[in-house]
Amino acid sequence: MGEKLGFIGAGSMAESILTGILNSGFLPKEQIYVTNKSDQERLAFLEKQYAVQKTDDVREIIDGADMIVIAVKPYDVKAAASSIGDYLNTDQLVISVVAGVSTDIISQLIGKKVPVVRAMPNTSSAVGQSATAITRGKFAAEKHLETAMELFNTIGTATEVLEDDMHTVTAISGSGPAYVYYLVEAMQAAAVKAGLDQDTAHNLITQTIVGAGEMLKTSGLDPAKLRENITSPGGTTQAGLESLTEHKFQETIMTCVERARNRSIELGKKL
Ligand SMILES: NC(=O)C1=CN([C@@H]2O[C@H](COP(=O)(O)OP(=O)(O)OC[C@H]3O[C@@H](n4cnc5c(N)ncnc54)[C@H](OP(=O)(O)O)[C@@H]3O)[C@@H](O)[C@H]2O)C=CC1
Ligand SMILES: O=C(O)[C@@H]1CCC=N1
Repeated sequence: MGEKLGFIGAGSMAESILTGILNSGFLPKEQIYVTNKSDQERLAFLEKQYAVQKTDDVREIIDGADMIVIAVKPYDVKAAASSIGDYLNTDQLVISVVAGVSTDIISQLIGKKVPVVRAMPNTSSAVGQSATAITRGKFAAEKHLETAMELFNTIGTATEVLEDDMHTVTAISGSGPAYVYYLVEAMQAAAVKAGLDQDTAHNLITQTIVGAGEMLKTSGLDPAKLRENITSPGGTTQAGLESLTEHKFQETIMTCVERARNRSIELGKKL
């Protein structure tokens, strides 16, 4: 595997990915470099917490790096990608996790025919459980895709998708954990309102989510069947689900995903 991995951008996503990489042993801390725009405190925190290498010189990130991950917000990608073009050579792999922005745009901003792979991980990379979707740009060969898959497979699962589908996966697996956390917040609030203490509620709900995830993964049953298995006629689940149906739960979630997808499309168009 590559000897050096550089991050352009040192925020939540960079931290989640580097945590996963360190925990998996994919690369040692000495071979991971991070930089950002200006927040020195943040770089000092990452250095202290993970013992990765920090620098405010982008050349130090690029020099000798096998892979460079661009992990900046979409509105910063123009400055970030343009800043590395001069120093990159065509055997260095650029991996962009920037929402909405196509590999063609990244290549144009870099201004060189370097291989670009676009990935959409999620913050569960920090615990080795990301669902990452990956696609390759026109200057990236199969081997570059494989290298990126190898990296993301160490921090969860990596699935190749068509670039056109990246907006959809961003809306489901990129943003998806946030929807689940929002559901948990609501369940917790209801439990506490009914008198349960916060810790007990948190522990029970967390294990419920983990268990349901494991059932989805291993039972071989589809979610509708799994739901039906819990729903006794005239029972508690049916009563709860009736309220969700009355409040148009399915339509709401579908609208949520559609809006997130549309925002991904808009983010790409703004550049
Ligand atoms: N958070 C998530 O769950 C996911 C995020 N993504 C994508 O990852 C990207 C990063 O998101 P996230 O980590 O949440 O964002 P954050 O705001 O947490 O971090 C952004 C980082 O980019 C840095 N930055 C900005 N401009 C530059 C520049 N010109 N050169 C170098 N570094 C720069 C910032 O530095 P400074 O602080 O100094 O300004 C900061 O360290 C986004 O495009 C997002 O769409 C993808 C999947 C999931
Ligand atoms: O909210 C965002 O824009 C990013 C992309 C996917 C998750 N977070």
